[in-house]
Amino acid sequence: MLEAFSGADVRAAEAPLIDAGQGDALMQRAAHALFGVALGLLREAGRSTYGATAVVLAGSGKNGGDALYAGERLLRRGVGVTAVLLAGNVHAPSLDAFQRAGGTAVGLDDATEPSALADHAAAADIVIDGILGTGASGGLRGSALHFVEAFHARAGARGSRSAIVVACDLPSGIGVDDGRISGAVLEADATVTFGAVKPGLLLGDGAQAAGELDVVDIGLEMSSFTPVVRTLLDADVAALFSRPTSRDQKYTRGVLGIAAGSTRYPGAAALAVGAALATGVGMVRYLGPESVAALIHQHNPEVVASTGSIADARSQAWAVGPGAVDDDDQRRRAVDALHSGLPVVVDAGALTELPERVGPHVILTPHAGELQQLLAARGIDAERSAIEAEPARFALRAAEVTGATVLLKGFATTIASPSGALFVQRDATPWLATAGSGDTLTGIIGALGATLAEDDGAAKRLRLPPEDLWAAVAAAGALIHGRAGRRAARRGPVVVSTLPADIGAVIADLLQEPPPTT
Ligand SMILES: NC(=O)C1=CN([C@@H]2O[C@H](COP(=O)(O)OP(=O)(O)OC[C@H]3O[C@@H](n4cnc5c(N)ncnc54)[C@H](OP(=O)(O)O)[C@@H]3O)[C@@H](O)[C@H]2O)[C@@H](O)CC1
Ligand SMILES: Nc1ncnc2c1ncn2[C@@H]1O[C@H](COP(=O)(O)OP(=O)(O)O)[C@@H](O)[C@H]1O
Ligand SMILES: [K+]
Repeated sequence: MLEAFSGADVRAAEAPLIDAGQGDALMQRAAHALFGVALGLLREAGRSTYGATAVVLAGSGKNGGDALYAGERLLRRGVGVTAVLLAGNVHAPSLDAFQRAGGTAVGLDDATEPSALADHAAAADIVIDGILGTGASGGLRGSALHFVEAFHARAGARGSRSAIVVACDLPSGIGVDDGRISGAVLEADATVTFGAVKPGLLLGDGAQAAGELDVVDIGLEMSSFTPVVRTLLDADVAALFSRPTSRDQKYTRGVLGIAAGSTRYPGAAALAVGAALATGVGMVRYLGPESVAALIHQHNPEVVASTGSIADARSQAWAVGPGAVDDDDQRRRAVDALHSGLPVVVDAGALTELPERVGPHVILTPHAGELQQLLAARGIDAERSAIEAEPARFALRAAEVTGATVLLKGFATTIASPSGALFVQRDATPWLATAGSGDTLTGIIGALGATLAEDDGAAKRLRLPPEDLWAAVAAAGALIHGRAGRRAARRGPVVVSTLPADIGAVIADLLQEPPPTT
């Protein structure tokens, strides 16, 4: 599990090592890792190191020191490195080392026009951003701000520029603890972060700016600190996942009831059902119109369908809402499922049926627009753009006021437990932003919920308190969904109805078992 700790906690963990005289050793470890990633990226881009050009951007703190020491190592590999000093008082020992290795350092103060240096950086093979680290307060200012703006104007945006940007510890200009960006930020292709992930690298705009994350162990002891944000990794999902045993039969594996779809939107139900089956459950019971059940049966004849009520369809968990629009029967089923006491995944049309207060076993899966409505219904006004800029803050607020687990969809999936625990998953690809994608996410989480509903050891397997189990289940669903989307995208634009094949393959990979033969 990736655990992100606040900048203050990382600095507190670092303090005893610095007091013991290991400050320079820590910096060398950080620099070495940064250098390794920079080298790897150059090679990946097909550029030979000898004769390549690099620009190190160094601010006044230790972040600049890390970057200069990495620059020193690049120089020794034959890379031509220039350092742009964006403060008068950069870390002296690293600057010395950099210059002794043959590096050129150029100062840039508030009065200097940055255009020539920005041109040089834009034309470089690689740029190392060591302007600001965990010591940053507020957005970039002064010469650092001018330089980054000039660099953007010349190099273009990430994706179109030719220079590879590697952030040292974090992209300069993001809020260390909240990922907020005020003003300019140097969007990185990759971020090499030291000791522990910082929350700003997983949250909101900061997550966008960070690019690929590389976490480097430099020997910090974080076990006495509480993580602010967590991200599940493959091993966590594998540990959480409920595998069938020889003693199981279909009912003990878990039955998922799905009340989704309507005559107007039948497809949403088919998508949720297909995804749930691919995730693995003992049985899917479908409740809804006969015409929708007929569509489901064309693809999945194993589904047990009825037009009855929640009380008559014994299940371990429910998934309600996708495509359930203008249908009173589906609305009633959503309400009944919400009062059943069982785990319920609540999406789309069912979000408006939420009672005043529920428990964490109720997992809401809104996108930003739906969350806006949900909050507005509780007297909390927030612009959609504000929710998108600070997903963690608003997901936590929604969890607090409803008592539910809240999964907020988007580029990063943000999951808030009413306990205050926060998970962020960044496994998806923007190719998943297509109609019907959310319906499959509902099916996946529903299936995980049904198979884990009666598993008392599930939270313990992830060393989480029991009240945070449902947030972890939602996060695991987001990981499987995102991974399946990436796998599907290898064939081209994602067609959601074909996602179940990828879901099955992703789970087989996670569990390191061969996919079931069909
Ligand atoms: N944790 C670890 O174990 C290890 C950490 N390591 C590294 O140390 C880094 C933290 O170093 P740090 O404490 O020196 O802070 P850092 O961000 O480099 O500089 C802060 C200075 O920048 C300035 N400044 C502030 N805000 C600004 C703004 N908005 N715009 C412009 N300037 C601004 C301000 O200077 P002032 O303006 O006050 O003169 C302030 O003093 C950490 O990220 C990691 O890379 C590694 O070496 C290995 C082990
Ligand atoms: N830019 C993006 N990058 C990655 N994933 C995204 C992006 N935008 C949306 N998604 C994912 O796509 C899915 C869209 O769900 P949703 O908005 O409910 O669509 P629908 O209602 O059409 O099924 C969510 O899982 C969301 O996290
Ligand atoms: K940085």
